[in-house]
Amino acid sequence: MEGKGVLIGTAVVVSHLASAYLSFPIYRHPADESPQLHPFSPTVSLIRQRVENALGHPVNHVLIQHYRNGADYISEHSDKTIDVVRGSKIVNVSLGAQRVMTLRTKKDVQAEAPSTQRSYQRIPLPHNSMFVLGLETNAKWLHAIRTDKRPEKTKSDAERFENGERISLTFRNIGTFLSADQARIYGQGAKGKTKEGARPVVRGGSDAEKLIVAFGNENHQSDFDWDENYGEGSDVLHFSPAINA
Ligand SMILES: O=C(O)CCC(=O)C(=O)O
Ligand SMILES: [Fe+2]
Repeated sequence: MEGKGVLIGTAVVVSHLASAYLSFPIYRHPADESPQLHPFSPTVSLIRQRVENALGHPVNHVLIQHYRNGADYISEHSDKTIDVVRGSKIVNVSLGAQRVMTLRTKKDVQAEAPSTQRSYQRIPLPHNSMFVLGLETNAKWLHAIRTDKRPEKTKSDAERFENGERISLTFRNIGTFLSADQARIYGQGAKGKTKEGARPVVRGGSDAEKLIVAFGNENHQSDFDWDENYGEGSDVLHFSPAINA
């Protein structure tokens, strides 16, 4: 699917708050497969605490991504917010080599007023930094970590740090949950909004196609209407590769 976030990298780890495994948060976005969930490690828990202090709200989910060198990237996208608690913030913690987060306003601003240029920003992400993405910014802007193919000798010390390897930890406050056996789903992004109202998860089919369309809308529409696209909820957990191709 065009416009989805694609990360070309080695390791992807997802951690969550292990509240006795009664249920756990899930973050749905267009991907061929959802990585397995693990409880927060002690180190990630420490980082999570710092993130929560900075944000003033909890985060219960982290996606950890490894960029081996400047060739690894994540393509331009808006984060998919069906499962992100409305009004919360998303945080990218950066460790290792400095890379640049690029932000660009969505294309539709130009369609409405062809003379307007799309705005563009470059934000360096140094080692040990936190990048806070508010949901209003996420609605108006796409973000990416582009490849950096400059010769090594032209890079700064910060960019060459840790041999060019970078680890990002993307923390989110997730409002959609799976039952411990992963058979049922409930919460903000599901059809059943309460634990008691949890319903069986759905694989593929027309509901998956509908969700993929909504994800596409979120990448393309500056005035993305959350209620219209996501309000009803979706119980889709896996997108079949055929739909996601
Ligand atoms: O690696 C990063 O800091 C960005 C990751 C990102 O945008 C995402 O996972 O949605
Ligand atoms: Fe993102």
